[in-house]
Amino acid sequence: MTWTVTWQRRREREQLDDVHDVAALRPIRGEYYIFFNSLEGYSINRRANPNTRSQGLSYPSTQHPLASSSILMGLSTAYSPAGSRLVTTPLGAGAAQLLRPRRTPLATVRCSVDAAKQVQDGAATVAPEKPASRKGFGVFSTIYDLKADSEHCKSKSWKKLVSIAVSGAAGMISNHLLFKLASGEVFGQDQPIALKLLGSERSFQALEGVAMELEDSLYPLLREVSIGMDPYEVFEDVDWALLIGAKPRGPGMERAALLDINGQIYADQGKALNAVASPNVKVIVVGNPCNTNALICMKNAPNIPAKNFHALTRLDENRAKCQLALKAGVFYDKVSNMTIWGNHSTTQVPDFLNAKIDGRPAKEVIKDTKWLEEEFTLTVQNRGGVLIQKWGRSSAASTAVSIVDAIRSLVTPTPEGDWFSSGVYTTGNPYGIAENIVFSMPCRSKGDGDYELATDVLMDDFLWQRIKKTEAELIAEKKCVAHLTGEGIAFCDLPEDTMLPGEM
Ligand SMILES: NC(=O)C1=CN([C@@H]2O[C@H](COP(=O)(O)OP(=O)(O)OC[C@H]3O[C@@H](n4cnc5c(N)ncnc54)[C@H](OP(=O)(O)O)[C@@H]3O)[C@@H](O)[C@H]2O)C=CC1
Ligand SMILES: O=C([O-])CC(=O)C(=O)O
Repeated sequence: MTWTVTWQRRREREQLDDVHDVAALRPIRGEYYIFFNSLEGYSINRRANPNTRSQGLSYPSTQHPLASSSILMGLSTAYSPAGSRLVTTPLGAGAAQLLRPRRTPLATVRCSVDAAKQVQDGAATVAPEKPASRKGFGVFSTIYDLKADSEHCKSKSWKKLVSIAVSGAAGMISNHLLFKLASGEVFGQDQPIALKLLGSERSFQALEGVAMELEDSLYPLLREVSIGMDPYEVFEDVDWALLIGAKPRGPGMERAALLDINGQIYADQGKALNAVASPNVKVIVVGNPCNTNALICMKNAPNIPAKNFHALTRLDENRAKCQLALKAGVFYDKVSNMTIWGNHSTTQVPDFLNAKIDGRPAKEVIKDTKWLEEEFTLTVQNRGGVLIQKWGRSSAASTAVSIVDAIRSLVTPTPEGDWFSSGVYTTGNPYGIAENIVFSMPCRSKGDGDYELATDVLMDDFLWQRIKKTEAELIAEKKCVAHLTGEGIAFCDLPEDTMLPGEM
């Protein structure tokens, strides 16, 4: 038997072949669900449709989310056999949450202002006889009585759950970041979150340890934790993707090789985001070389707005603010309008022309131009490397703090007149920087997750020459990964072996 299924949320059609034993087509709270008893050996073909995400995606029957013995799906329309209409369902508000294939272990502990929209009774109790793989963790995958919970708990005032994927989740940066996310200091004290942690064979056990620590921290806002190794599962419906995992550059490894290895990771993750993430997912790429990784990820996710991709240069901004504050003898929060231009590498340009200290141009407050042009610039460019020499590993805690800052800059309005730095797509930029690369520039946000580039910036020869140098490096990096961005055959001719901040 062949079924063609239209998913309401993305208007996708999936043709399910060899579906056996449809147990029931049942209405639950005004929506229809198909229950399958057995799907062994089935396959899925997506129709060739330019608007369909993840064309050509195929799942081995053991990996596909539907490959369990009892399945619950929300439909807008189902046809059987292909083409002949079986049933059309009017789907009410809030249906979107229930429209994807539901894997019970992931979708259990939810508590928010509207408990009626959460998974409860009928839906959640349809447990697979043989769960595919364990994704939810510990108490986070236990079903409990949400009705009873909502009567007493403070969750009544909470906002709708925000779902956040983190890759490299068992790594050093994540070890700081995850706890900040869970504590509410990033998205707010009324914002429940789900954490979806992406690991690998290498790290899976460590990831379980991370989940145990999250569990033991009793964070009330942390409503779900799931762990997985497949980005197509972990990224499903996520609102934010914090992409930290990347292979570190080893001794003797060429930068081109690093670009290729990590680029491949980000190409795969871009495809997965394109296929299954929330269509307006915000993506922050941290894994190095982060600008070019972000470009690769973006190019592999054509259905997600290019503006949604960021390469983390906030750590560089924070480092630059620290240096200016120390030199001027003021507290850090007196430094504003700090731009990092370009690549997160030793060619990055910390901009002292536009920076302000206590509302005044930094050059007026720090009259030592030689210090600004040489020592300040070099200190910021090489800060990561010096830290590695002293600490024995790259910045982790301060990087996590800067990821928090980067997210908060997008979800809260930028203070009047100020801006923040982020590596974003250059196409359409007002400065004359080459198009079609990811380049750190000054941004402002209304607090809606989006940003605009600042236009009230000064430019002089010193600044422009340095911008051109970091731009040339990024253009060369892009040529090196053309095979991963769909822009032809890669040609690697990096002008010089410039370094990541940590590679001195
Ligand atoms: N943009 C910025 O400002 C900064 C960026 N960074 C970068 O962030 C990244 C993560 O740093 P950190 O958390 O300290 O690193 P860790 O080494 O602690 O963790 C990195 C994670 O990357 C994952 N990974 C993915 N692919 C590979 C691979 N092929 N080989 C090895 N590990 C892999 C591993 O997780 P798993 O096995 O689960 O995939 C690992 O846990 C690095 O690329 C680093 O250079 C660091 C500081 C600042
Ligand atoms: O090079 C590294 O891995 C560390 C890094 O990016 C930084 O400290 O800015």
